[in-house]
Amino acid sequence: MTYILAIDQGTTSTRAILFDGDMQVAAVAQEEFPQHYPNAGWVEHDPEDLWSTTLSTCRKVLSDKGISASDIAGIGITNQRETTVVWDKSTGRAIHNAIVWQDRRTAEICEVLRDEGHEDVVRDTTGLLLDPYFSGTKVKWILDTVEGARSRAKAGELLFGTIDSFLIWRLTGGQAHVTDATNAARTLMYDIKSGAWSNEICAMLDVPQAMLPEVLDCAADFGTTVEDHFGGAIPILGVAGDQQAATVGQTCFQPGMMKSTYGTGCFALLNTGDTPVLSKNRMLTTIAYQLDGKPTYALEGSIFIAGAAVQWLRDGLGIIGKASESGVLADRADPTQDVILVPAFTGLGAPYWEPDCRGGMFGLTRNSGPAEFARAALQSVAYQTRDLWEAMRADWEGDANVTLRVDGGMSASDWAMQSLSDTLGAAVDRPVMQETTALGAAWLAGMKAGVYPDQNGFAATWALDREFTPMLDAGRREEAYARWKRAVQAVIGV
Ligand SMILES: Nc1ncnc2c1ncn2[C@@H]1O[C@H](COP(=O)(O)OP(=O)(O)O)[C@@H](O)[C@H]1O
Ligand SMILES: O=P(O)(O)OC[C@H](O)CO
Repeated sequence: MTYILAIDQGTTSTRAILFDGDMQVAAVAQEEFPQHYPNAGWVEHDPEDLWSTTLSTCRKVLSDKGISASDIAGIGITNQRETTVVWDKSTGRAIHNAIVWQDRRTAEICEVLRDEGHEDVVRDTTGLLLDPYFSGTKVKWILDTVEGARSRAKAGELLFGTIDSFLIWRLTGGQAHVTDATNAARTLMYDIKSGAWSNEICAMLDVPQAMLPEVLDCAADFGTTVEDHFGGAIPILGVAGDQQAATVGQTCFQPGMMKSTYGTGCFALLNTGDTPVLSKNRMLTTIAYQLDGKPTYALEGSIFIAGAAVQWLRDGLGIIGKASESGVLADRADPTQDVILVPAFTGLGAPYWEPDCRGGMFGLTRNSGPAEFARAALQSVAYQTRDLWEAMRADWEGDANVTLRVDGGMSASDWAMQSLSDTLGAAVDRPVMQETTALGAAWLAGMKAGVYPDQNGFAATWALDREFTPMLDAGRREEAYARWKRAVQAVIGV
């Protein structure tokens, strides 16, 4: 039996998922690692934790399954995006902790660049906004802050990478300094139309191009692991940022197809084909995947709080014991109350991009209690998705497929998915395969290795677990959504 090993290096944990020759999950290992919050709004990871959990989870699935490196046809890597590492080329050691995508320390740098009038060139070149979310200003901060770093970077002694790039450097024993087009597209330094690092933006950020990785397709030869790591050499053949890997895993290969992943946050991607669509509604333009040198573009909407609202019910309010109880509790809510939660716990992402506003609860009565709070939390995820849905459909002039494919931990909630369909007024499809992100990375590697089907063959394997269809009449749906919009305006105004 031939296997493909997928590495999913996420924000809170690292997972290794072994897929068999039929693209079924054969073994999984997962390890969490510490989050570091050295200042308000700062989030860091120790790169050594990311590396050690990658090694140990991969070794664990191999030993659990009793297989060796020679049984693995290829490795596919998918990763938390935008998170930034700068390391010393000669030692392989990072010169600063990884600055995580959630980290807001570069807000001021972004503001200065905006004031200097750089926003338009950034949008036109990278498809992104001048927001601390992306890697560019994080690299700049490290080069500005760590003594001597900029001149060492110019001399080619320091390297920059997103997490995929850092892991590949380590896995290949420093042989390969590479990334893929989807990760490059999140750095704020990559020209998504010409497929090259942007001279203008690198100069704007004062980031020497000598430190940037080579950008490859998502299915490519990224290098080979040194024998010591897994007792034999394994080729790395697939790489994609985690939201793009989920888009691939959901086989959203046709323009107009859309997926939404509900983890801690929610990230929706709409395939726009071979044309990058510049949003008029504050969505991001990004690369969904790149195969055979041809990028396929997407519009992306990023919401920072989705499953995290359920975590708040559990850990903040203590009204549920585990996430799966949220739907049961929401079902008991008084249907005559219209309690609305705007979960702007860390500001609002797309389409509002309001980093400084905070959450609010509206419509409380003396009878409002845990059930109404649970319902409001789950509905808030549906309303936020509707915001993205509206914005993307307004931007996208092609035929938008009216079905949304969902995945991620929170998509397990039937209550939340029904509410989503009611709020969108559209069908919501949940696949049988829960591991869409890892599958996306595995398919890229397996297809490159010649052991998995081609794009069409892979798309044909997508199987429906359950389709949710709207059960709410249009009048009530629109009334409820209008209330949500007013509530959002209220929190922005406070
Ligand atoms: N049955 C459920 N109902 C509602 N929310 C859920 C359910 N199961 C998991 N979640 C939420 O999904 C999130 C975990 O999803 P996951 O895809 O593992 O996220 P991440 O990769 O961001 O850690 C948690 O925030 C949790 O609250
Ligand atoms: O690690 P996740 O699943 O929270 O995903 C993080 C995203 O890639 C951030 O853009």
